[in-house]
Amino acid sequence: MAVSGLKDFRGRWFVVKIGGELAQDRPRLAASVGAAVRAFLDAGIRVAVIHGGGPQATELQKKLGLQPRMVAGRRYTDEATLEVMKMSLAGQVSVDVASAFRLAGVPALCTTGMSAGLITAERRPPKVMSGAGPEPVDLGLVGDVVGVDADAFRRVSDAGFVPVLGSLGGDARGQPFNINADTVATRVAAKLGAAKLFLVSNVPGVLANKDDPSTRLPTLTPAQAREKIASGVIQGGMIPKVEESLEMLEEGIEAIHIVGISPAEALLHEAERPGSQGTAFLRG
Ligand SMILES: Nc1ncnc2c1ncn2[C@@H]1O[C@H](COP(=O)(O)OP(=O)(O)O)[C@@H](O)[C@H]1O
Ligand SMILES: CC(=O)N[C@@H](CCC(=O)OP(=O)(O)O)C(=O)O
Repeated sequence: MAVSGLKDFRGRWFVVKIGGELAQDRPRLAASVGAAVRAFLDAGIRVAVIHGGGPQATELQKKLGLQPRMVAGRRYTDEATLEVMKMSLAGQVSVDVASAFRLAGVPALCTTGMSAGLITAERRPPKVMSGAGPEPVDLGLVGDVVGVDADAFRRVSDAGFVPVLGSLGGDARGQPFNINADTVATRVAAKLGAAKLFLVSNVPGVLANKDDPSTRLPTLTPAQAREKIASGVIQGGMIPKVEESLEMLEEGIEAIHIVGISPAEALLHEAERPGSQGTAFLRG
């Protein structure tokens, strides 16, 4: 299915981030994100996908008798937690996303940012984090993205595949780190000079009232978004998503869209008409 509204983006990159929760319903993921990615490819757009797996990792930690510890939306990651992240991101979620894309006819090559140095990361030094008190927080084996191999992404795309990465990255010595998937997606999109980044989540966009999906804000400028964080309209998991988006908008991504999968066409329609189905951040 070729979509005419997308033809301006031929040859450009779109980056799509899938929250882990969405991978739990494969037919639904195929009919929404899968169908949209297929349409992007048919329009000659290069696509890279980053996925998370937060809920799956939490469930596995509990099954193994480990206590998940989240600090301001990030997971404290010791050695045992890192093992869980490997199992869920590179195992369960990777295969579930691969099967959804298979169903949608998308040639997805699913791996993690560890592969071939696609995502280089280093251990995050202790940092004061908004929402976590005045003391610096040491998150353990959590990484900051320090490099994205854009040329490797291009070669995978040139070979006819869609690179799909779980949010692990590593250093040159092969040490893996757990990284928030929104962080990986924003960094990849900036490095690829993406025309669009889609953060696909379980909410239809940024909401004026977080408990009422009918209060979606179609567009936000950086100044408006900062005001919504300061006034408490944007809370919890939405804060890092928006903060990182704003930072990367300044680094060269042209537009960032926070969008859901209900209706199934939401992502595709949002790509064609910014603000029609999600929240579009446009450079100020
Ligand atoms: N103003 C807001 N608009 C939309 N969602 C919000 C808002 N404030 C807080 N949230 C919360 O942010 C969550 C999305 O972030 P998160 O759970 O981290 O998503 P993901 O796992 O897809 O990365 C929503 O489920 C919602 O509970
Ligand atoms: C450091 C950190 O918090 N990493 C995340 C990585 C997975 C993720 O981001 O998954 P979602 O997109 O489903 O939230 C975590 O451990 O949950």
